[in-house]
Amino acid sequence: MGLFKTAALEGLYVIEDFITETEEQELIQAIDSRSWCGNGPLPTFTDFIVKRFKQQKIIDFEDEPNMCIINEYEAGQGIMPHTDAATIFGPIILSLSLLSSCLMKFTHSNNSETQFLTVLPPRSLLIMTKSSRYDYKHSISKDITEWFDGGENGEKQEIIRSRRVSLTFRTVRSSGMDVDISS
Ligand SMILES: O=C(O)CCC(=O)C(=O)O
Ligand SMILES: [Fe+2]
Repeated sequence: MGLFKTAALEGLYVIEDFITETEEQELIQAIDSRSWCGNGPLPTFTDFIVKRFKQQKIIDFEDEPNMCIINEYEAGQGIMPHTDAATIFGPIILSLSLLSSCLMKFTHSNNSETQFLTVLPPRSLLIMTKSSRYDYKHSISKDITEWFDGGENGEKQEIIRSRRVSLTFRTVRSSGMDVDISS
C-alpha cells in the first residue's frame, strides 16, 4: 500500500488500494441494490471503512465521520470547483473512489493559476486536510479521456473515464448541525 503526498500540496494524500477488489464489488452491490438517501446513522455497509480509518489512524476517534455522501459519475460527468463548507464540515474530508479512475484538480481560491492535479485510482482513499481542504477548490472534469503527466517515471498516463462511484466521509460540526439546510 503506498501512501504518497501529492504534488507537494499541503494536507493532500492518496492511499492506493485502501480496499480490495472484492470489497469494492460488495460496496457497489450494496449501493446499487437500495435507495440509500436519507438521514440517520451511516449505512452498515460502510462500517468496515470507518473501522479502517481508525485502525490506520487516519482519523481520531473524536473526529469520526457522521456523514457519508455517495456520488455517482457516469462518463462525461464531473463536479464543479468547490470547497466543502468550512462552517459545516470538519477539517478532514475522506473520499473513497470506486470503479473508474479520474483526475482531481485543486485550484487555489485566491489564485486560479495555482493548480495541482492528482489521480484518484479505483479503491484509493483521498485525504483532504489543511491547505488542500481550506485554501483550494477541488473539481473533476467532464472529460472522457484525461492525461496525467505528473507520474513518477515522467510518462503520460491516459485515463479513460467510465462510471465512477465515490463515498465521501465528513464530520458535520456540532455547530453546523443546527443549520437548517433544507430551506
Ligand atoms: O467524488 C469525489 O471524490 C469528490 C466529491 C466531492 O468533492 C464532494 O461531494 O464534495
Ligand atoms: Fe467536495
